[in-house]
Amino acid sequence: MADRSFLDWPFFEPRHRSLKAALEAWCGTHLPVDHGDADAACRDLVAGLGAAGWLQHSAAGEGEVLDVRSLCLIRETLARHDGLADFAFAMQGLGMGAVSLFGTPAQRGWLERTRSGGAIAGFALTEPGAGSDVAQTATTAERVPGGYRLTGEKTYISNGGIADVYVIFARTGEGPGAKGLSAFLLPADAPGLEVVARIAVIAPHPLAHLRLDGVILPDSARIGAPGAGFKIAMSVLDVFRATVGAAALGFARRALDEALVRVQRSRVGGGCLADHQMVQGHLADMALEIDAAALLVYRAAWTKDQGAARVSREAAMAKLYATEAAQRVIDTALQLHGGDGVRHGFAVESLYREIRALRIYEGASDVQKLVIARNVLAEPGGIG
Ligand SMILES: CCCCCCCC(=O)SCCNC(=O)CCNC(=O)[C@H](O)C(C)(C)COP(=O)(O)OP(=O)(O)OC[C@H]1O[C@@H](n2cnc3c(N)ncnc32)[C@H](O)[C@@H]1OP(=O)(O)O
Repeated sequence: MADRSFLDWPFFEPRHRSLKAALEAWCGTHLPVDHGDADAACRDLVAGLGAAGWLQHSAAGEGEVLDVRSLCLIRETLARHDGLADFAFAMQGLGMGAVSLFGTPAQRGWLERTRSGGAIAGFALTEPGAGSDVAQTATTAERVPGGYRLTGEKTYISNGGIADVYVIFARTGEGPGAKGLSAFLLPADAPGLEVVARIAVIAPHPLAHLRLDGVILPDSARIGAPGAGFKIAMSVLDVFRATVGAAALGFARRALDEALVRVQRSRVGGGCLADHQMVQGHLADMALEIDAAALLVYRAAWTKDQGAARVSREAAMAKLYATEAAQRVIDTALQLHGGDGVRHGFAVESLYREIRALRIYEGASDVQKLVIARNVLAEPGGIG
């Protein structure tokens, strides 16, 4: 049944099928974009995604509930067409996730700007000495009359240098380790905040190293209760890790698209590559990994949409499996392209670079294993 779509799976409702069709039409006329100047491309993408209304799905507004399946469908679709479009969309959601979940009405003013494409958001969690181990966060937010003074360094910050606002995590000292962190809204033009260096990585993602030298923020900039920062960060990551899996799925589907065209066009030994059983074995493995990844991604999204308070295990499984499987799928697609697979300008070459980054961002694969194992150990009788 060639026309059987994964959108017919019981995870989805008619509105998801409509959304997917409308987004495909938008992507067909707006993507891919030129990545030559990634900063400018990212700004244009945020404006375009905002004008078309897609960013409304990146985070929930006042009185709304985030639909994680829509978020995943959008990331998957954008990633299949253009990885930078996915990055631009996703970082608006990750950046403002804490405000969406825990923000005050005044803080939500920023959220409405990022959801309309009028402002760019960044998520400032990672530090030079605190990557996987968030509890080691060293940036301090020391109490001053009416607010806080922030001092420290943040690195690999998404949209660093082009963001208008960051959500930043700093140590306020209510307790040791994870218990002593708080979250803050930090406007990019705050005195004392400096973009020390832009960081060029394997994919065209705007990232930067930030320094905070006595940045003063009012009490009203704190998101949630003092000391709640670690749990706020984890709650946001709980949702967004499943969506990283969705982006990986989009990359993997694109790799299979490219491979299918290639093996049906390439002639070898009087036939085409696709006639060879060894090639067919590769195609079968790719299709299988894609379907397995999709099941895990949309299981996590659906579970969250059913009202589950936490989907740590499901989201970690989705992110871990989908990113690792997508790497294998893309590697196979690249191999099937021969020399063209490693040549700049071919889709599989850029997919190969984009997917490598996703196995590290938002919790490296080993961190996901840790999260899964802890949840399995905490569930008496196992998970079945
Ligand atoms: C496309 C390009 C994108 C580029 C953008 C890049 C963006 C990024 O990469 S952002 C940075 C990503 N960083 C990470 O993902 C960090 C990974 N690390 C972690 O997730 C954690 O540090 C981890 C899981 C390894 C270990 O945490 P650990 O310090 O052991 O804390 P743990 O003991 O599990 O939990 C501490 C408390 O938080 C609670 N908690 C843990 N998880 C959650 C959760 N999901 N929700 C709510 N509460 C939680 C625990 O219940 C515990 O509470 P209590 O003390 O009351 O019992």
